[in-house]
Amino acid sequence: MDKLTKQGSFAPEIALTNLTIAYDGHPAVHHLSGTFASGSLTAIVGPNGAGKSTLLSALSGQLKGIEGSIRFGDASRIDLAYLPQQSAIDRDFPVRVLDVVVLGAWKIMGSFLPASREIKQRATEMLAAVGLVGFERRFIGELSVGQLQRVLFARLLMQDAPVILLDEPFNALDTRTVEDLLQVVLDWHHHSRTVIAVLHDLEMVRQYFPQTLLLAREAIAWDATQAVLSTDNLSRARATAEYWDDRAPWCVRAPEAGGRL
Ligand SMILES: Nc1ncnc2c1ncn2[C@@H]1O[C@H](COP(=O)(O)OP(=O)(O)OP(=O)(O)O)[C@@H](O)[C@H]1O
Repeated sequence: MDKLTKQGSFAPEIALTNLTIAYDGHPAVHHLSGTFASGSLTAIVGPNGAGKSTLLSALSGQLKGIEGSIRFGDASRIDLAYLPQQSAIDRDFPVRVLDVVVLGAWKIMGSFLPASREIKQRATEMLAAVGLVGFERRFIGELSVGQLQRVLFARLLMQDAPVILLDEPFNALDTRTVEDLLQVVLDWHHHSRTVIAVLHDLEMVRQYFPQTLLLAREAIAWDATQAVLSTDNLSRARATAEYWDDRAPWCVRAPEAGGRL
């Protein structure tokens, strides 16, 4: 059953069926099936090169699978908010903080540019919600890594989407910023949005994320976090990673890990 967000838009369940994603015929994610329940909060974890960013990018619609499907309830596409890794953002681009946040509302604005006073006012409120009062006219190149991540979260808040995808949202941030932005994530969950985040901090995952997908190109486990992050599963994920061959043709499965570290 889909749950209603506070804003009245539905967060559909997201069903993956035999999803395979490849770059130039080489597998990055393969044979992945499972469901992100409506309103769930899920961490995607796994070794480097496990396909976590690739999966998120496919969920966002930026990459296409070569096999299988992604369904959002009854639809093949919906409005969702996607935060890529910060390294994907060109900080030299001469754009002011308020304009970055306003861009989160482009679907509402359509071609009615420049943004209305109401939209600018809302963007200012979103900046305040992430602790950036008075930052509106700064250029993004003048911000610290943590301040820029707060701006990008303000843009996500502005977008007000029922599904939110976050790729390593807390990477290289100080403790205070992590605490503040984690609270935004927990609020989204509290308001029944579906949130999926790629994370490396397993302690954070254990403490705050009820569901986890442990990925090593294929799903090692996808269930309640406590069950997924067992010693055995983590060993299997690591062992699977050791067998990876980036040039392998797709559908060659890794041999059984046998509990190796
Ligand atoms: N644009 C690309 N072109 C070709 N291969 C790619 C591309 N992006 C990723 N890959 C490959 O796909 C595989 C999965 O990469 P991906 O970035 O999804 O892993 P990840 O789990 O997010 O890793 P990390 O934890 O290091 O960020 C890797 O072998 C990577 O080299």
